[in-house]
Amino acid sequence: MVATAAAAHKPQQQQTRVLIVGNYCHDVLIQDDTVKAESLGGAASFISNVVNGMSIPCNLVSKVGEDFKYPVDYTPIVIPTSKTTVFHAYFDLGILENGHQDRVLKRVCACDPIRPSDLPDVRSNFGMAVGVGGEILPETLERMIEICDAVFVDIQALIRVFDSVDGTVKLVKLEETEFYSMLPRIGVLKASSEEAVFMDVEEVRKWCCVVVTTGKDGCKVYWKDGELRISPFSANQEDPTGAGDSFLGGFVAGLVQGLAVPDAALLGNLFGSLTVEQIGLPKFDSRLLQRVKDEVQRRKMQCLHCERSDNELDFLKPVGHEQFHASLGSAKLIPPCSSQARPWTPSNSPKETEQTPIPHYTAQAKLLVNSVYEEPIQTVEGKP
Ligand SMILES: Nc1ncnc2c1ncn2[C@@H]1O[C@H](COP(=O)(O)OP(=O)(O)OP(=O)(O)O)[C@@H](O)[C@H]1O
Ligand SMILES: O[C@H]1[C@H](O)[C@@H](O)[C@H](O)[C@@H](O)[C@H]1O
Repeated sequence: MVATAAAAHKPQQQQTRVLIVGNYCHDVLIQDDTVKAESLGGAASFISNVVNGMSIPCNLVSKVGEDFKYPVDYTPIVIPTSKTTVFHAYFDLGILENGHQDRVLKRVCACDPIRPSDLPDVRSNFGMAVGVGGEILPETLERMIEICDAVFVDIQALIRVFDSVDGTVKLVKLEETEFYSMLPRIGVLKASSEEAVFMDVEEVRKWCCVVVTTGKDGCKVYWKDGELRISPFSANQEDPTGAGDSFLGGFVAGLVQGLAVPDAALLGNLFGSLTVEQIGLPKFDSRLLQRVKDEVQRRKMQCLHCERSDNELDFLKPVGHEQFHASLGSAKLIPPCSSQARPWTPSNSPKETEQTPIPHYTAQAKLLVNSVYEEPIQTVEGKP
């Protein structure tokens, strides 16, 4: 399944819609000094799980060691001299004051960074820079900006640093990183509310769209002229791991299919809520996925008739947004399919060669980078 020659594993040399860049990792969930679960991790795995579940073809660039132990659909580059990235998530060390259980993360092994030469030579419509262990280098993000119409970045790829003794994940201010000057050239920056305090949202929203996820409260979208809160879906939380990743997968899946930003963010909230209900990488029920796809198609048809006289409207809630929320919410309630229908897993997902007609995706990608932020941006040393 995995092979060693990096060059042979460049994604297929053809135009692709979604390019996901970030290392797979091994996740170990620990509570009371006991290993509660081990799972395939890494934002790339959670995101491709959602994007594939929505039948959207994508490419994925990831590096692992020869010890990589999970079956995956997108062959990673195997680095013989390196081990797979490993995170230990301690759930008992991270009880917050408000009682919300969060985790303390330690990166106990780090695979090699992803370099510009690891990326495909062809253009993609949507690029996703979604590193977890410091594998996205500034030059890698630069290259993604060159080869993608719009780049979506998870701030965890940019601001994480790792304790030199035990690998504990710490965060640094975004403006202190080399990535800060690239903000005017990215489409969307996604952060959790804990990460958002490491940037000046009021400043960053001048340069790119900012999405802050707020756990059970859903998310908030900021752009230069406005902001919107997007309603959550209820969930029985089992494990918060990957909720933000699945959110980003759902958000991009919505945009690829031509939904307006607020409707796409609802799809993000839906997949975030589905993810917290399972431990590790979630398995989505195939009936639920079909219903969600149907609702998205219906919503697209509805919105074709919506007036969109300027770009601003793509950020404002289109008529029927609340109804779309309700429809997605009821999709969550349908009972799981019977045992003869297989739940969706990475191994029965669509391949790049399966073509699903997806209109509007280029327009949406261009909207995010070219139209909303069309004024030339002045740069001062080290700042946008
Ligand atoms: N308890 C919950 N109930 C319903 N939805 C949730 C819950 N927790 C998370 N979500 C959904 O998932 C999204 C992402 O969650 P969150 O803000 O916790 O991200 P995160 O901290 O980046 O997660 P992680 O780092 O574990 O991937 C939220 O915006 C929300 O839509
Ligand atoms: O698998 C998880 C997941 O991708 C999380 O979003 C990330 O914060 C962790 O580092 C990773 O181990």
